[in-house]
Amino acid sequence: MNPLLKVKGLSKSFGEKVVLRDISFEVNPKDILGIIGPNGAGKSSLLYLLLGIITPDQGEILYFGKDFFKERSLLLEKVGFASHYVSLPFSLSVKENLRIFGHLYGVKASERRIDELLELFKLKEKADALTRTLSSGEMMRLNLVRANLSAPKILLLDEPTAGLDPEYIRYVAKVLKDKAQKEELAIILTSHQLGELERMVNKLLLLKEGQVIGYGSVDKLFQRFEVTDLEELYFKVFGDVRT
Ligand SMILES: Nc1ncnc2c1ncn2[C@@H]1O[C@H](COP(=O)(O)OP(=O)(O)OP(=O)(O)O)[C@@H](O)[C@H]1O
Repeated sequence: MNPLLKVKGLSKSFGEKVVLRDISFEVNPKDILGIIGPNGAGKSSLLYLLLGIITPDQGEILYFGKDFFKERSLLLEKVGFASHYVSLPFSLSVKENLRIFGHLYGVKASERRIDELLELFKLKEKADALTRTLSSGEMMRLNLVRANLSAPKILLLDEPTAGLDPEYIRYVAKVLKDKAQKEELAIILTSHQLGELERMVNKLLLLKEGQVIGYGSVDKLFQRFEVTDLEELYFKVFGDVRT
């Protein structure tokens, strides 16, 4: 069976600046892949390439075995995206935003699905609130609801726990992990919250200055770098450049 997503030899530069060089990895159902690396390593740029927001200079992206560049709109119907810096129209209520998003993107999001997802991400009480009144953590959870509306097979999440308090970080991580298992999704996420990431992911992609310096199962990477947890791995691999 084809992987849900396979990336081969992806490279991207902005002018002289090489942002990503020869990136390859794949994800299968139930995989949760964590992309980690310092600020500016290229994590968000990689997600933008996977969404078609920017175009690679080289390389291949295959969703469900199909060439992303030939069938982009069709393939993106099965991909959900959430990020802490995406905001939704402020003058609409939470529910109006979700209905409009559904219409705009041709997502068959029934009222029931919207209600279920609002319940799951603990936003039911905010359904009729104006989006401008949401806290940053609530906005992040609304973005997660939106990303899940189309019942995607792959979720791309850029720092999905940014802005959440510790209790919600733990809760959202559990929800995402359960979803990956039950709905056989693949999730690819970036995060700087190493403790929570370690509880969620089964695979890691270590990015440094646009290059992969480690990729594979968490266990294998821990063995290879002779570490026992993700924080130790992080500092061993990326160094403590600021001291
Ligand atoms: N449109 C662009 N033009 C020029 N340089 C860019 C552009 N977008 C990103 N970059 C540069 O590419 C590099 C990678 O940026 P990116 O946002 O992907 O990093 P990141 O790993 O997500 O960082 P962070 O942890 O801070 O979110 C940075 O040096 C950034 O300045």
